[in-house]
Formats: sequence, structure tokens, C-alpha cells
Amino acid sequence: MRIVADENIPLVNECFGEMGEVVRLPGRDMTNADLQGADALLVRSVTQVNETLLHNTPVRFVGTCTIGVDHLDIDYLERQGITWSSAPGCNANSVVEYVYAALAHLDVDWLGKRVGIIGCGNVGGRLYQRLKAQGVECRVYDPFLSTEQIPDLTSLETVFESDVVCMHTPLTRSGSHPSFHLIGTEELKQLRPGAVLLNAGRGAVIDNQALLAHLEAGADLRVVLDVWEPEPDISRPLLARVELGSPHIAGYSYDGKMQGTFMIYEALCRHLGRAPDKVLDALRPAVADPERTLAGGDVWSALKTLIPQVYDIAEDDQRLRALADRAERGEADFAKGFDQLRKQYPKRREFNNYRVSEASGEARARLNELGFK
Ligand SMILES: NC(=O)c1ccc[n+]([C@@H]2O[C@H](COP(=O)([O-])OP(=O)(O)OC[C@H]3O[C@@H](n4cnc5c(N)ncnc54)[C@H](O)[C@@H]3O)[C@@H](O)[C@H]2O)c1
Ligand SMILES: O=C(O)[C@H](O)[C@H](O)COP(=O)(O)O
Repeated sequence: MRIVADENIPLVNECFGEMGEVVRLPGRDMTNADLQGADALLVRSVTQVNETLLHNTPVRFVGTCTIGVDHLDIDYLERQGITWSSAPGCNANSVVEYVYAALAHLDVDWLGKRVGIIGCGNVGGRLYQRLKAQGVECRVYDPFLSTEQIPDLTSLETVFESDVVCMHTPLTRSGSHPSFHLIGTEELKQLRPGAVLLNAGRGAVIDNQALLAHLEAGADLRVVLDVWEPEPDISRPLLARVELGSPHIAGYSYDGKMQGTFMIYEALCRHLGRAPDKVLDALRPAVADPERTLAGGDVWSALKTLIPQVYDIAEDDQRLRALADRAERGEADFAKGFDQLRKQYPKRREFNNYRVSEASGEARARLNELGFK
């Protein structure tokens, strides 16, 4: 069996090596010729999987080690009888921790704030449950859910009245509620002065040109963008205007990536009718320095000092801005650099890998709610 895999999928050899020959290629550059002779294709979100890529190839299984599936032409795969699988929820916790890290960086304590969530599936739903458990007032817009599922379901307009608006929808261009450019000029005007707008879903859910114009016009809005329209050649004027910008890495905790690979390993096993003989826990490396100490003082100050010790989102932002500066001086190709930042992303580990000492009472409760040991 020949398996062609994106070179950025971790644990590929560990999971798939015994199943056949594994060929690793850059995901953005995969071609039809690369797949002549391939039985299975393993991708991440940067490979457009469609007829152009797959026609006249023997590929019978496509697995994307990601949550998003907007890069797969699912109709085509199903028409061709090609088995496909994605990794729902694999990096949802990573994205939730990205939200916490962003808010900590902006010095926005979510306790006492009204948080709006647009798209309440694996990511948004996890964020919602975690915030509700902490007593945060949440407002949710998701046209595919009911108030039986999410009691705080409301209109988009009501979500716009929140202090923080977090976007976690897939990118869809058809159907009853397409998310493409869900947020444009008119919607941006409805956001509260001083609000935080965070997009960690897909870039084109916000009209990026409209957002740039809104910010250039002096809007009082604190924007956090992990995803852009388009990628990898993002609007650098927009990057200059956002408070935090990152190269589509919200879901890039190493734990989330490993989970994504493992879910596709299990899916390929199912496709082949064989029982999985690997265990993710055995493949997952331990964190070298898992001990952290909570500073004294008020709990929020201690938390906003602790979170960057585990995940410093400012470093993601600084690396992206440094790349933009180099590109401005003609020293780097921005689009290639964006992909390089993603390829060389540090092995960020999730909060539950860290044990925090010297915390009691209110602090201990908040640490537990954030997922620390
Ligand atoms: N930035 C990252 O690194 C990163 C990581 C993981 C996922 N994502 C993106 O986030 C998206 C959401 O992830 P998920 O795991 O929660 O997916 P999911 O499919 O579990 O949930 C998506 C939710 O969005 C809702 N939705 C769909 N269209 C909507 C619309 N027009 N308005 C409001 N809500 C709408 C759906 O009903 C669903 O509840 C993924 O599709 C992916 O594109 C990004
Ligand atoms: O959809 C997802 O799971 C995320 O957006 C994921 O982190 C994308 O990462 P990529 O596939 O582009 O490496």
C-alpha cells in the first residue's frame, strides 16, 4: 500500500509506517502526478482535494488530520466512492486555549464580561461549556442548533452586543446559512465600542477588506485574527491594524495535531477492516518541564502571568509581524514565510500537561476550569 501524506503531519511514520510505504510531500504543492500509484492520501487544510488532484489515480481513501473540511470536494469524493474522513474536535481544546491566551494578552478577564460565540460546534461548544462553568454570561449564534441544545442561543444582532465576540464557524458558501462574509461592513458597525472580535474559524467568514476599511476609519475594535482572507498571502495592512495576528495556528497545539493524526489512523484502519494496534498515549511525549508556580497577588494578575508561561501568544504575533517587516524590506517572500511559520511551529502543549503549585481557593478553581492540573 502506498500512502501519500502532507509532510506537516506529525507521527505519520509511527502511525502509518507499518501499513505500507509512506511518501511525505509539501501539502500545498501536491499534484495529480504525485498520486499516481497512491492508495491513500493524508492531508491537512492546505491541500485542495478535488477532481483535478484525484482523477485517474487509484486513491480510495482520503483523510484530513484537521477539523475543517472546506478544502475537500466532498461531493466529488462521494460520487467517486472514495472513503473520506476528518478529525472532528481533534484540536478544539487547542483553539479554546488560544482564546484564553488572547484574552489574557489583551488583559480582558472573561469573568464579568459578556462573551458572544458564533458557531457552537466542537470548538465554540467547548468554549461555551467552559465559560458557562465559570459563570460567564454567554450569547450564542448558531442557526443549526436549538435552545434545547444551547439555552443561550440568540440572534446575531444580540451576539454583536457582547464585550467579546469569538468566531468558530466553518467556511461554507452554500446552504441555508452560508458563513462566507457573515461579518461585513454592516455587521462590523453593530459591534460595541471597545469590543474584542476574535476569528479562529476560517478567514473568509469575515470580509477582510471590510474589516480593514472599518479599522482604517478609526473603529474602536480590538481584533484578534488567527485566520485570514486569503492565506497564505494575507492582507499585511490588516495585520498592521489588528491587536493580535497569528498564522492560522490556533489549533496547532502538539496535542491537537497528534490527536488529528491518530483519528485518521483509526479511520484508515476502519477503511482497511483492520483493528488499530497503536495507542496514542504511548506515542505522546511527556512535557519536559511540567511544573509551574502561580504568582501571588490578585487571581487575574496571577493567571495572566501564568498563561504566557505555558502558551505565549505574543510570540506567534511577533513572528508574523517580523516576517511582514522582512517582506516589506524585500528580504522574504511573505506567503512562503507564512507557511514556514506553520511548518516550524513550536511543540506547544496544552494546559493539562502542566501542574501549577501554590494555588488555593479561588485561584485553584480557576486553574481547574482552565484545564491545568
Ligand atoms: N484556527 C484554527 O486553527 C482552527 C482549528 C480548528 C477548527 N477551525 C475552524 O473552525 C471551524 C469550526 O470548528 P468546529 O470543530 O467547532 O466545527 P463543528 O462542525 O463542530 O461546528 C461548527 C458549528 O458552526 C455552526 N455554523 C455553521 N454555519 C454557521 C453560520 N453561518 N453561522 C453560525 N454558525 C454556523 C454549525 O452549526 C456548528 O455548530 C472548523 O470548520 C474549522 O474551519 C480552525
Ligand atoms: O481545521 C483545522 O483543524 C485547523 O484549521 C487546522 O489547525 C489547520 O491546520 P493545517 O491543516 O492548515 O495545518
